[in-house]
Amino acid sequence: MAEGIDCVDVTKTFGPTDQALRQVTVSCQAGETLTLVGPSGCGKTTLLRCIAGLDNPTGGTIRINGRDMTHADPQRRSTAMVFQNYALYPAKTVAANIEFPLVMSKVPRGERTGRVAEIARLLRLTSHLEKKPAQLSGGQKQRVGIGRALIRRPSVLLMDEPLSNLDAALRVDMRTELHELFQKLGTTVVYVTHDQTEALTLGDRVAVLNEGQLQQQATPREVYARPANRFTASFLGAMNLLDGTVQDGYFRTPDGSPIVELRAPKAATTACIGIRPEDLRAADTSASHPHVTLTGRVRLLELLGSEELAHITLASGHKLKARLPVGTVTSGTVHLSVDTERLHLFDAEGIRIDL
Ligand SMILES: Nc1ncnc2c1ncn2[C@@H]1O[C@H](COP(=O)(O)OP(=O)(O)OP(=O)(O)O)[C@@H](O)[C@H]1O
Repeated sequence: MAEGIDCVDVTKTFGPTDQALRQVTVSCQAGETLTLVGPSGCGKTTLLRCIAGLDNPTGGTIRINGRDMTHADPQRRSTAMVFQNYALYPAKTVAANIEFPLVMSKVPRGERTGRVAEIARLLRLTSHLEKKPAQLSGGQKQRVGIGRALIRRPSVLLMDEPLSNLDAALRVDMRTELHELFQKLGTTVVYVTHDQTEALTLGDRVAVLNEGQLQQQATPREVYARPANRFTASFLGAMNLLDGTVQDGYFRTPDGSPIVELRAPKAATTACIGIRPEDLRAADTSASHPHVTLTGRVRLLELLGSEELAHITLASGHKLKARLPVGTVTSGTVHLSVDTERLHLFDAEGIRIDL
């Protein structure tokens, strides 16, 4: 049975000063996949280890299926962890590696064999069961690691960067496989990654961490479309961030020239406007919907395939990137527009202001 997880105000301090987690509150519903994403050192692994019971939080509460498990032994939590380095036994066969947790918990041999066969079918390892880990590819080894975690039928699967040791092409394949696997299993999964694509494609919801603090927890769509702050905006997906001020209903450059008319806020404040590169398009003078037009000079055109990434300097001196169909712009002066509803505005502290 899948179980939900609630972390409330979880704090973890290593030594007198190193605060790995600062009052982090996140939840993962039963059967849901939650991705924990953020830069190196932001506290992702520490939070996962606290959920697994491998680390003890300094403060706060961790509930699994409604029960307080903050300081409970790992064995009582019905969680299983998959590590980034697979940690397989090199001398044991694939079957023996997968079976090992059942041997430790003294499950009878007949039942063990059946369960290994079942997991091997699920993970497409049936024809590899008698091989040793050294005879497997990276993706197969990772599947064995996952099999060993799943064999105990945990209700919560905790995964710490499981794909980070694989090459780029294999990562993409394994990402698709994991996505299918999570849907088939219906298990609650907490998945740590620093890879934004993995976070957005695998998570039913995403929790973004930075410097031990939760920045936002929402669906991938929501985090991308309405990032709660400047950090989330630039960490998940590219975003042009243009610093300036908001005054008299206009977003202005530091020299006071108006760039964009805004409905809010009225009071003068330093601010930053955000535009995703794919939200810019060639200026359409006949467009009737509210939009702003920006004029600049193309510095560089990078071919991405069917699209180009144009590096542009605006008259105000701001630099931005626009993702456009090939041939939309050439070198020289360009006029681009963006729908006002696609603009993001952040205040002096980097917090989103709704337009
Ligand atoms: N056992 C420990 N002793 C002391 N400090 C620790 C320990 N484990 C983690 N830290 C510190 O806690 C902070 C968060 O580390 P953590 O491993 O959770 O980050 P992370 O986001 O998982 O990083 P990465 O993506 O690089 O694995 C870091 O500053 C790290 O140095």
